[in-house]
Amino acid sequence: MFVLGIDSSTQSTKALLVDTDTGAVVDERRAPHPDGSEVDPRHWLEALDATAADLLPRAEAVAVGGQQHGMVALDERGDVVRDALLWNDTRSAPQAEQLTAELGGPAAAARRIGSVPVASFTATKLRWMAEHEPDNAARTHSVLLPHDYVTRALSADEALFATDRGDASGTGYFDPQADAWAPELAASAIGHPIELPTLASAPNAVVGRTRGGAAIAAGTGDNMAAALGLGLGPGEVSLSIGTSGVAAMVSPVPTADPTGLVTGFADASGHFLPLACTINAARILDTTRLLLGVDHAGLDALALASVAGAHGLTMLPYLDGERTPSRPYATGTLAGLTSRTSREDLARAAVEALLCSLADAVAFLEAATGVTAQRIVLIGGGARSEAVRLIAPAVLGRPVEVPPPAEYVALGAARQAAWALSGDREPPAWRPAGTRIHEADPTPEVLDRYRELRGPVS
Ligand SMILES: Nc1ncnc2c1ncn2[C@@H]1O[C@H](COP(=O)(O)OP(=O)(O)O)[C@@H](O)[C@H]1O
Ligand SMILES: O=C(CO)[C@@H](O)[C@H](O)COP(=O)(O)O
Repeated sequence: MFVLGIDSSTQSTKALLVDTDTGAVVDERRAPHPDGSEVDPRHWLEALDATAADLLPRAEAVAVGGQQHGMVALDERGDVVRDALLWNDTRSAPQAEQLTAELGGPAAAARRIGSVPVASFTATKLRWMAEHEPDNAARTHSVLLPHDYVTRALSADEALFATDRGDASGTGYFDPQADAWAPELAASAIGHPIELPTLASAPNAVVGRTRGGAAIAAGTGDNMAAALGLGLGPGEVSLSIGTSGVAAMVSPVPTADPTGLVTGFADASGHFLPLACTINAARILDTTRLLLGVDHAGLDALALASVAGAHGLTMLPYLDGERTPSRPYATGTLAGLTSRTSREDLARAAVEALLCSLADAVAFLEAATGVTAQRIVLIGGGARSEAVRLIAPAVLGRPVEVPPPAEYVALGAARQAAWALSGDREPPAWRPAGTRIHEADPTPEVLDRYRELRGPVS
């Protein structure tokens, strides 16, 4: 028996057909999304069709993991009102500050919605639309998250409006402690009441059926799906290098970090998923390799040919603004350039900058939860980089586990689908086989120099 797991993330859709008994991937497809932080969500449905159309008929159940936070505004007929504003669109930074003030300040906001609002959150995008596009705001009848919108397209029932607590917890109008929407916060963000999707009654609920009769599970945010795909337990941390860089820890208790560095999300298993998320991650490497005119393997070779610390070259990689720490208007910085700086040093500085920003994310997560990471598991497109895998334990100053390259978000979605199909108390016990533990001598001076350049975080 097979289930289909779909990852509709920032850069692409990936679909995995998975054997429910073993968790083995028996078939897979991938299709790209357009670039940018503002996207017509119908492109995601084209990518869904390209990846899932011939796999879905072979599946007994399906679930979608999706990029978190994106605002998909729909009118009364269920049609898209405007392009979706994505999690990495920083235009609503002033509105994030307004909403934080309206909630009574950072500490009160964290208590109410688990997090201090940042520009990524859906609520801030609703407020931006109300201020800048009042006609679009007035036409908005309901708001879905990207994974809800893709899930609706899989359903035989066009009126399927369903989501889960994990993705809902990133909107800015959900109370993770009460496990319930805070519809008054959504209404106050956009200026009138809006319809919100129905929350799944349980992590393994069936929320609908496809036209072929397969069960549809609730789906979730991509980071929640990754935690499920990795089978993370309490205190274990996934470090994901996708478009975003994310350090996320499964926690049995909710968090409320008043510094705003760590967001107090819910997970897809009934626990919580505090996380620290950067806007700049795999693209630090993409930008640098394009500047150097090399491919991924070429960048790795250059970086590994330099030395720890890149002969004094330090990059602050806040290329497109940054979310953690909050620097929405920042650009990148290169410090320590000399006439002797080489291509190898630039490649090394880029890899170290990515890893230092992730080391910051892990440190923020540990400070907010009061829990030292039990394991750190490296995933996402950037984990395919040999230089990243080899240098990560040196910069982080501890061993890093690297499971075999795979689409762990889509795998987590498949695991949720299999769980919904079984109706069991626990999800199926799939475990990634062949995980390698990478170790290296710590290079604390690299992180120290990075932090000096970065300055205080609040
Ligand atoms: N071998 C590699 N080395 C470094 N980066 C890579 C490698 N392979 C893929 N990537 C990068 O991974 C990113 C895509 O990762 P992914 O986790 O799929 O992102 P997302 O989930 O945000 O769409 C792209 O920026 C791509 O360039
Ligand atoms: O905003 C967040 C987490 O809060 C991002 O992690 C998005 O969920 C996008 O993820 P990727 O496409 O980078 O995986």
